[in-house]
Amino acid sequence: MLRIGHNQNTNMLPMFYFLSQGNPDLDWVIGQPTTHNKLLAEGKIDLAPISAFSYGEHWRDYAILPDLSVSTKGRVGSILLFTKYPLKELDGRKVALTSHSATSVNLLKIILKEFYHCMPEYVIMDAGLSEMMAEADAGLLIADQAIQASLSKPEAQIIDLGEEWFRQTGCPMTFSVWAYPKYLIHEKGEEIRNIHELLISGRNKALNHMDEIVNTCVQMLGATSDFWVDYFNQFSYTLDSELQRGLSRYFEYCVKYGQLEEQPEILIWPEDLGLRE
Ligand SMILES: C=C(O[C@@H]1C=C(C(=O)O)C=C[C@H]1O)C(=O)O
Repeated sequence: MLRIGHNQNTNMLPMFYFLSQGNPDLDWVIGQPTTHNKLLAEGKIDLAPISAFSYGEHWRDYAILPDLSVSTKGRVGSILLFTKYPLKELDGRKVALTSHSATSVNLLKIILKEFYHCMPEYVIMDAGLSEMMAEADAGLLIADQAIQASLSKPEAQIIDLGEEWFRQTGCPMTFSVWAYPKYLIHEKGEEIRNIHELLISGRNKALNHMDEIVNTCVQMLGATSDFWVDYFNQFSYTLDSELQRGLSRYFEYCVKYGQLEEQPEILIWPEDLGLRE
C-alpha cells in the first residue's frame, strides 16, 4: 500500500475531496506542504503533493505524476505577503516567512531580488499574521492561514505573489506537484498508475461538483459562496506544457540566486516515454 501525503488546505480540496471519501483504505499522512516535503525526502511517505521547489531540490531522485498540479496564471488568493511598506522599501527590513511553504518563500525571495533589488532579513515563523506583524515589517502566509488573514481585514497591504509573478514574467506559477521517488516506477509501477487514475478521476469529479466543495469551504473557513467560486476559478489542477514552462522559468531564477544548485528536469511518468528503460 502506498503512503500518501494528505494536505487538508482548501486549495487542495479539488484533488482530495472525492478521493479521501471513496478510498478509506489508502494510507493517508496528513500535513502541511513542508511536512510532506520532508517525509518524502526521508522515504517516510511514497507520494504527496509537495512544494514544486522541493521537487526541484530532489529532481534526480523523484518523478512527477502527469496532468496534476496546483497552479495559477496570475492571482492565487492564498499566497499572500502582508506588508507595512511597498515592496521596493523592504530592503534591509525584517520579513517573516511561514514555515509551511517552500515554493512561495523562494518565490518571494526571487521577486524581491530580481524585480525590486531588495534583500530583506528573513525569519521563518510558525505563526499567524498578528504575531508576524508584531515581529516583522512584512509576513508571508500561504493556504488557509493566508485566506483567514486576508478575511480578517488587516491594516497591512496585501501582495498576491501569483499576480506579481505573472505581472513581472507573463508566466503561470506552479506551486505544487505530485511527486514520488523514481525507484517506485520499477517496484510499484502498477500502484503508481492506479493512484494516478484515482487522482485524475477524483479531480475531474470535483471540478464537476464544485458546489459541494464550495459549501465545504464556507463551513470550514466562512466567507461567501461567491468568494470560494472566485477563489477556485483562479486555479489550474493540470500540468500542461505552458505550466511546465512557467515552472522551468521559476527554477531558472532559483538557480540564478543559488536556491537550487542546478536546473531541474521535469520528469513525468507514466506519460514520459523517455523514462522507460
Ligand atoms: C496555492 C497554494 O499553494 C501551495 C503552496 C506551497 C508552497 O509554497 O510550498 C505548497 C503547496 C501548494 O498547495 C496555497 O497554499 O494556497
